[in-house]
Amino acid sequence: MSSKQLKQFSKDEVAKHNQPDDLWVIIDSKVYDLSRFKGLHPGGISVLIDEEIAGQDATEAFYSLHRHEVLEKPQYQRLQIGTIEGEKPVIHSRIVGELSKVPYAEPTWLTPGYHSPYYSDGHRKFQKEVRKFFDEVVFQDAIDREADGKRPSQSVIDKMAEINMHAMRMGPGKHLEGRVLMNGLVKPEEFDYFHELIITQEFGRASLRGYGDGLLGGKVIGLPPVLNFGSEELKARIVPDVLAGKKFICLAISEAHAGSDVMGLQTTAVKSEDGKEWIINGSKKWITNGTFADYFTVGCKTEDGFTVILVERGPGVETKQIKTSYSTTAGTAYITFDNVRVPVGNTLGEEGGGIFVILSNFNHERWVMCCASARGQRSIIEECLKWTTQRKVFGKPLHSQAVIRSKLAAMISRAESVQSWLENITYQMCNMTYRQQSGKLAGQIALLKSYSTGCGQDTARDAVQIFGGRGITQSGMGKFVEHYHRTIPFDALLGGAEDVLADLGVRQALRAMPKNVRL
Ligand code: HEM
Repeated sequence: MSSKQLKQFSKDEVAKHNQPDDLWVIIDSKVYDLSRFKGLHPGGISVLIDEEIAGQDATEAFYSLHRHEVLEKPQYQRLQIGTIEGEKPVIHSRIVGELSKVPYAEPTWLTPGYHSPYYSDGHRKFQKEVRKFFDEVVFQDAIDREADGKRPSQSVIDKMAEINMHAMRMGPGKHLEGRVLMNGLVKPEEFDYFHELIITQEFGRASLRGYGDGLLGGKVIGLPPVLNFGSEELKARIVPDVLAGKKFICLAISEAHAGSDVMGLQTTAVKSEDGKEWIINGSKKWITNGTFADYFTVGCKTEDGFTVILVERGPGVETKQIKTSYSTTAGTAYITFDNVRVPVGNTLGEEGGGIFVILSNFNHERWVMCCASARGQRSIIEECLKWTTQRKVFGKPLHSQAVIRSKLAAMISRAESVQSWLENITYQMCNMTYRQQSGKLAGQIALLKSYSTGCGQDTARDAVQIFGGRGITQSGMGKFVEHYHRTIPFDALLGGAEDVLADLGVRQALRAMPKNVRL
């Protein structure tokens, strides 16, 4: 209803409509007529005709039980018949492009009055535009696709391509040369790892994990081996279409037989008699974006050991959806290769040198995961701070309980420490060559990844305790907490399991121990 048609009522006038067939309520100074809706109300009739609700200001009761988005649905907006005279609504939903004012909902560098040594004015302008883009173009698609399980809409992927978002998500590098980034906001040579961090964290705000991976997460890990190890001919043929969002690529390493143990993989590649082609046989499992990928960066057992080969979808390649605990929008696949013939020119790196190809990718891949994990935790803190403020228990907000505040303290400390360590590492990355990063940061990034996803799991558990039954319910107040708690194991597994990474970090440190130190 437009504001012109809305009538103004006094509270006394509203109070007269307190009968089942004449049932009005006030929520945030808006007057709703629930007389006909009451029979359809998912929470039942009795709660609405309660004498403390019918004809009364039900704002507190409403926000104790519903997310604000309920009132924004067109079918419910229609129930509004007026407003209370002299009052104005104060509660509003997410405003496109705006920063949250909830404490700790944004990292320090985005919180007014705080400072950071890492971000320039250019980064700040960039963040504003990325957030606006995400809110306007991506957010609704994330909600819709997460619900229907289809892959992210091509229209979103096309709009991302227009601003070269697919290329920027690959991080700084040659692939940005000659491209207009974010409508010219940042020059390709200025684009650094903080820009990339901003993109990953802004896109992580939706807290919809399956969609996050569906939005070409496979490309982020599957394309670097092509960019770094593919022949010029192969790159010219593959990369432009992938970065334009016209073709999709994924990384196909893990199998039912083996995962991190890449030497235990059983997919084989043998040369054809004329030596011009690879003939590939085997299967791959849990391959993100595999169901809709056109290209597969495949780890194969070859005569010389382990080799990475780019396979194009064609005869002999089959992909099947795997249903995991997050949405099928990620396109997680089981893939079979049945006598698939691939030109030898599709080899990425040296024959038998596949382990180097894969390892060289790991640092960046894990760092991207840390960026997303740090942001995911912050979204959950925002949910918990809002909930514990609006939820009343024993007549007081939930946060009046010391045990609840203690959980909030732990969540905040974890998220802030992850972000601070992440920004430090990112700064090091900006000032190191790729080779230096491999030497000096592999251990740090592995430890951060392990720490960050461990923090995420603790925060998920605490958040469920705070939300109670709602934290395990897929709709309503706790829906994001439920989603986070259900999908957090992905963060803790992908790119290396927590214990393995923590151990890697310590082994790297031990390797650097000076020989001449003693207690
Ligand atoms: C414009 C007014 C209202 C609308 C459009 C509305 C709509 C809904 C919807 C869609 C749900 C399903 C749960 C969800 O998706 O969040 C729900 C649940 C519920 N509503 Fe309402 N409602 C309204 C007012 C009220 C009021 C005033 C009360 C009074 C206390 C109330 C009590 C409940 C209860 C108890 C539930 C079940 C909550 C749960 O399962 O956790 N509703 N309502």
